[in-house]
Amino acid sequence: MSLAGIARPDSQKRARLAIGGSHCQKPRSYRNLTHLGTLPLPDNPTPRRFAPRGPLRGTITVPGDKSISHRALIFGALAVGKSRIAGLLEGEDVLATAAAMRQMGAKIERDGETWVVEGVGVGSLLEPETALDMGNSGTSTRLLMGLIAGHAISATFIGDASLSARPMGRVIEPLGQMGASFTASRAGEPQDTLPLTMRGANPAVPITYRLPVASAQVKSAILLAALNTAGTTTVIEPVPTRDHSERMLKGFGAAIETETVAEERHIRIHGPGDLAPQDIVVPGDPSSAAFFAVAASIVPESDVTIRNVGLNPTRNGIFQVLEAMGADIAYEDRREVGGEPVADLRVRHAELHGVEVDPALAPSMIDEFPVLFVAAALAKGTTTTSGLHELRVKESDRLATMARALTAAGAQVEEREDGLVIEGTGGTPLRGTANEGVATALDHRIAMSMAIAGIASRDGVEVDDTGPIATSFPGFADLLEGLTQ
Ligand SMILES: O=C(O)C1=C[C@@H](OP(=O)(O)O)[C@@H](O)[C@H](O)C1
Ligand SMILES: C=C(OP(=O)(O)O)C(=O)O
Repeated sequence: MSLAGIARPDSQKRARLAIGGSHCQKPRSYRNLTHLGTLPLPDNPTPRRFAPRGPLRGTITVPGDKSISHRALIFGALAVGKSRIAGLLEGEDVLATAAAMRQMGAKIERDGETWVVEGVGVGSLLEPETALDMGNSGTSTRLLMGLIAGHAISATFIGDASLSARPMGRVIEPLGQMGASFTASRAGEPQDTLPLTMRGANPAVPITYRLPVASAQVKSAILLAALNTAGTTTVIEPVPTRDHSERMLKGFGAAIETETVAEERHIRIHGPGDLAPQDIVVPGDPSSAAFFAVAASIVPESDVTIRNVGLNPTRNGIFQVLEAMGADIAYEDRREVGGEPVADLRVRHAELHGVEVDPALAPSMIDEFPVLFVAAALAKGTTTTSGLHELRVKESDRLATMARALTAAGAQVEEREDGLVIEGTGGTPLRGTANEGVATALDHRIAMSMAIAGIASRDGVEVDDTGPIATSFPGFADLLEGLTQ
């Protein structure tokens, strides 16, 4: 059964963009909301209590950027020859991408501190013999669906309970237009979730596609499909999203250009095109740095330097908002690493105050809202967020999960359909939780955010499962521990 024609992709369910601007309109429904809001604990959870601590002091380096790491592996696997990647994030999400690229013919090996990728060339991917297990990773799934859409091969995608509840219609829709076909896992039941099987187009047709939801994953999926598609494919972004694919594709030699037309970004890629192998240096992940920036801001007398933090303007919204709340952040040794702006961030404790967060900033800090909510819970006054429907379809329903978890820890939180309104304590530690762990719903960012809430609480916070943290930030708890001794 082909889903391309009959599924009700979430991109169609939303009449207009979910985030920011005059085109903003409420989505009508979230089919997966219930699942994402109520995910059960896995069989083997790793609970952990995060106790209150004194000042955080010291210098740390956070692991490589997750978005850039996925792309470095994928583009390297498409180039002819050997690419070398320094600073690759060795998190489970990125390793899922590496495993999938190996299943499709690339050689990927760790050589000391460097990862070496020997690519197969655009158009030469092998059909995977077994299902591609994407684990918890939306980025791996959606980008690789795009990649396969431009190759005449089939693949089955599977994932964990969280990923299997996330909407894939947003990529099925444009990739279907390019000629790919999708088969539901349960016959007779149109659906846009994993597990699903797809067949790439041969040949694929170029499209012009205006993103109905601000998503770098959807944009990147289309660009990947376009790499092996004759002609010009255009992606139009009404609201800019992270631009790592564009930057890196240019570096790999793809024929790609970006132009702003009537305040929209038009990204044009001319295919088919060969990629030339590259040496890539992955900067530190601002999404990971954000946990420590918030921790240092809210724990009195803290003074933490986070080295080598990526500050791409499409990613740095969290630091702008923290500064607007009164955070003390110094940007030291600004430089460029691997074509991305980078600095060392020195963050000292400061008295934060509540703000109204501009929804137009949301795409540049989409993964940082859970930890921003923690900062808001300790700030003086009210923090209001809106336009955040997308948070309901991440690894968990991040509005519902954070509202529940912060409330359990003693914060005052009002959950609205598109955001949270938080009345902060003005710096008084949160009460914390009893022994029953706060539910993290298979979501690494909830687990890390509530760990930060724990160290800034009176009684500590019990996190029900820290296992998912390894998807994006292996070593998180040790780094935190090291700063607070
Ligand atoms: O392209 C990427 O690497 C990502 C894009 C974002 O997702 P959306 O494209 O769904 O906004 C983000 O939440 C995710 O962690 C990584
Ligand atoms: C949303 C995230 O990742 P993904 O979509 O790749 O699962 C995230 O890392 O917060």
